Amino acid sequence: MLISDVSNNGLSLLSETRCFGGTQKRFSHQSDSLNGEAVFSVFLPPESTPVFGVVLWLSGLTCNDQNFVTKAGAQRTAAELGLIIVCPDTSPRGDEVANDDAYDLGQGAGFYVDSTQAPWKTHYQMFTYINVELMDIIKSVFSKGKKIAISGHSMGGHGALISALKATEHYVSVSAFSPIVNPSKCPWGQKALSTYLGNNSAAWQAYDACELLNAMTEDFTLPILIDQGKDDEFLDSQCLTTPIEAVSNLSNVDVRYQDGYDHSYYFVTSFIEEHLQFHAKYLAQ
Ligand SMILES: N[C@@H](CCC(=O)N[C@@H](CS)C(=O)NCC(=O)O)C(=O)O
Repeated sequence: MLISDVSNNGLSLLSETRCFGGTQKRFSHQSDSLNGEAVFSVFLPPESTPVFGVVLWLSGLTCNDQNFVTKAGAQRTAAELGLIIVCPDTSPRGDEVANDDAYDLGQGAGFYVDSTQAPWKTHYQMFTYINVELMDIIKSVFSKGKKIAISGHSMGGHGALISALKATEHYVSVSAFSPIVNPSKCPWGQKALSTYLGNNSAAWQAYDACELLNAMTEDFTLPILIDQGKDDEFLDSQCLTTPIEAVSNLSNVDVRYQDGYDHSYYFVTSFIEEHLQFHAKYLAQ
């Protein structure tokens, strides 16, 4: 249900809920890059707490903008630190948007790339949506000149890493939970990249964190924190996290393997406070 139209910035407020003294909001807007309506969520800290910075969160397969909001429990720490958290959807949506019956392709599985292949390319332009269109909205409506960090889970961890590597100018730090770090070498990534980008290895490499890092001639110095559950059911089958340790030109990375944790949001909620504290260090500088 639409609560109000905020016509001067093109955002429509869908819902607004008090949370830890701040406000959890949900907006829709007409997206040029996704060629349709897009929805995203924003947590705003209490008005009495000075805004410290923004964390952009990217979720994983099957998620929309609500999974992190309702499961990660990030609002308490965000309210204390004065962090705005922005959570976009993971793909374009709608009856007219190409889709697939599988959970790991189509709606809910945009993989944060700009598709070049029909029928996907009409709407699946998630890299541009996140790093240009939503970034413009964050800067013009929410951040008030404060700095921005990026984080994500699984497919969203891949999205956070490639955003930090390809649109570095926007971000002060990047973190990820159980990220797909080498999508061109794992089943989830190979399926999505071949569908959205065709069988073009150069195009795949442009959206693969390990391949992007290996192609760099200088060290990548942006601070990176990665948490990986040792009991993650996808750790080996989807080559999560481990391949990034073989990349030599990372000078500021902390990769942590956590005993007993699986791939779920129980893992995210267990360490999200540490990730927000990590980002707060760099947002402050
Ligand atoms: N077993 C899952 C595989 C997908 C999955 O684990 N998705 C993760 C991200 S890769 C997730 O966050 N799911 C939504 C949730 O747990 O709320 C399913 O079929 O839905």
